[in-house]
Order: sequence, then C-alpha cells, then structure tokens
Amino acid sequence: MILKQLSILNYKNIVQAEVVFSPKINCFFGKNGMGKTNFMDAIYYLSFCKSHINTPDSLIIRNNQDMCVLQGVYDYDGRTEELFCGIRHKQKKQFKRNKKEYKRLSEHIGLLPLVMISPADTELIQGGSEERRRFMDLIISQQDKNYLHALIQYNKALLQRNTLLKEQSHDTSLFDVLEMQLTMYGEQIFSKRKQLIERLVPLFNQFHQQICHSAESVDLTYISQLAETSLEEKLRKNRERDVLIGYTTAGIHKDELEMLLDGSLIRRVGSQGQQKTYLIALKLAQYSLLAQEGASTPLLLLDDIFDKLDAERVAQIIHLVGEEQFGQIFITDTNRKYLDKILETINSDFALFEVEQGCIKPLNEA
Ligand SMILES: Nc1ncnc2c1ncn2[C@@H]1O[C@H](COP(=O)(O)OP(=O)(O)OP(=O)(O)O)[C@@H](O)[C@H]1O
Repeated sequence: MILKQLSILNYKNIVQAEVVFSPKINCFFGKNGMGKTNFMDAIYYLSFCKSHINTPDSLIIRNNQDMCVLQGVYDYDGRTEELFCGIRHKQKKQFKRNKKEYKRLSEHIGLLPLVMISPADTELIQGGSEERRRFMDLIISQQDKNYLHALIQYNKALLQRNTLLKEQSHDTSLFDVLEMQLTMYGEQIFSKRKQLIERLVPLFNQFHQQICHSAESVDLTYISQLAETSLEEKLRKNRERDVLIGYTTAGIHKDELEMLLDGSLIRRVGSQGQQKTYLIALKLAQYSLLAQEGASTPLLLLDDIFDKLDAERVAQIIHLVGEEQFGQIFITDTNRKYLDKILETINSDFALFEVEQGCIKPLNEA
C-alpha cells in the first residue's frame, strides 16, 4: 500500500499542506518544533483515527481554528482509496472512506496498516503495563477484527462489573452474567496475545542481531493470570474481596509483557542506546509480522530514531530499512546528515522535504 498524496488543514501547527510522496522513501528534515512529528502524526491519524501520542482531538485542531481536515489518497495494490477526516470542536469527528462515512471508527482499523517508531515509544519500556497491553492490542487489532470486538466487549463488561463492585451490589445473577462474558472474551484475548508473542519473538531477535551484531539477547515474556487458572472460577472466588477493594482484580486487564535484555528487565539494566535499539528491533518485528499476515504492505514511519545510537547501529538500521521487504517509508530527522546518508545508500526512488514553521517544502534534488 502506498500513500500517494496527503492534504492537511490546521493539524496542530501545520496550517495547510498538499504533499505528493515518493512510493519508496520520503525524508523530512527541519529544526526542533517545526512540525515534523505533527506531520507524521497526521499520517498515523488516517490509519488509526487517533493521534500516535493520544492527543485529544480538541488539541489537534490548530490553535484558534474551528476545524482540522486530513485527506489521504492511497494506492491499495492498484485500487485507489480516499480517506477523509474532519474534526470540529465539540462535534463527532467525520471519517469517510471513498466519500462514505463510517458508522463505527473500529471498522476502519486495519485497512491502512502502519507502524510508527518514535521517541514516545520509550513509554513501552518505562511506562506502566497498560502501555505494553496497548502495544499488543494495536498489533492484533490491525489484523483481526474479532479481536477488537472482543476487547471492546471485555472492557464494557469490566466497567459494568466494577460499577457493581463500587455499589456493593449483591446481584449474584448479574455478576454471573458479567463474569461469563469476561471469561469468554478474556480467553479469546489471552490466546491471541499469547500467539502474537510466540510469533513476534523470533523476528524480534533476528532484527536485534542485525542491528547490533552483539551477544546481547532480547526476549519478551507474556504473563497472564489466565495461563494457570480459569478466569470464571477466579472471578467468582475473588468477588467478596473485589467488593472491598472496589475493582476487578483478575483478568486480561492485569496482563504484563516483560521486556528482557539478557534475562533482566531492560527498564532496569538497559542504557538509553540499548533501550532504543530494543524498541526499534521490536517495531521492525511488528512491521514484519503485519507485512507477512496483513492484506497489504504497511507504511513505516521513523520519527527521529537515530538520536542516542552509535554510528554502527545507525548504519545497520539504514541498511535494513532500505531492503525490499519494507515498503513506503517516511523518515524525519533534525540532521540532514543521516537523511543524505540514507539516500546515498539506497538505490531507489525518494523525495526530500524541508519542514519549517509548519510548512512542508519539497526539495527537488533527485
Ligand atoms: N493545536 C496546535 N496548534 C498550534 N501549534 C501546535 C498545536 N499542537 C502542537 N503545536 C506545536 O507544534 C510544535 C511541535 O511540533 P513537532 O512536535 O511536530 O516538532 P518537530 O519538528 O517534530 O520537533 P523535534 O525535532 O523537536 O521533535 C510545538 O511548537 C507545538 O507548540
């Protein structure tokens, strides 16, 4: 899949832009705070109906403006797909595919597969376990509509059970129904998360080795209460205790994904460069999995990824992403040096853009 063209009106600091892309490599350079990440975020928004860093829609609209518009034209293996997104203050956002509005935004997730690597990914290592669950959910939801449905239904049932707990309800039949739903959807989610990690780990190791050629070994361990016990039994057993605490203490919303470097938590032992390498290898593995199993080649967005990495690792990453298996790529950096190096190394179509005060200017140097 290729993003051929993007039009933007009032997306964060980008006033207006009409950009035509290269089908292979697109590089954006500019000083700090000029709008490079915002531009990448606009591309991300068209795939996920939300910002990469979860910026609320009210803050996405450029300051003092009424509305923001994004329009993307995609070449989907020969077929054209046009996406439109309109966001207005205090109104439901409009999301249209080929001029037809979606009834539910969840119908759109997965149509335009995309992986973004950005400085915000450090939260995956440093943040709470919900960040890592969200990471697993995002990958699976892009490929599997049933998963997203199960997740939505699970969260609804969880919210209802937590409300009952807070009300100190003794409505056992309602508890029974909700716990049955939590178990049914929870088991589906558990089994898909487990499968995902089993498939992801070998790819992850392979990319990690390619980037740093070191003896360091990386791993992911998926930890879930559902691995050992039946959720329904556990929920019933915990009911009284949960009433005292006021929330549901068992289920897939307590899952953890441990990120390990040489057997220890990378959060504790990894240097900044090691953590960055870990995340890049992990995201490239995610890309590879999506590409193997999805309907179309995903877009790859690399936002300011070279900072803190030594020259050897940068060279390996540049070499890697230039390979055939990666489709259309969008790269930002403050330093043109890296971008020029990528373009020197890669023998394929490219476009170079300068980002200045929210304006995207093509540089025709090819
Ligand atoms: N709703 C908004 N309206 C206007 N400006 C905004 C809005 N949201 C964010 N900005 C501005 O966008 C700028 C940040 O842009 P962005 O993060 O894209 O920069 P960048 O080019 O990626 O910089 P860096 O190289 O430092 O990462 C900030 O100056 C911020 O104030």
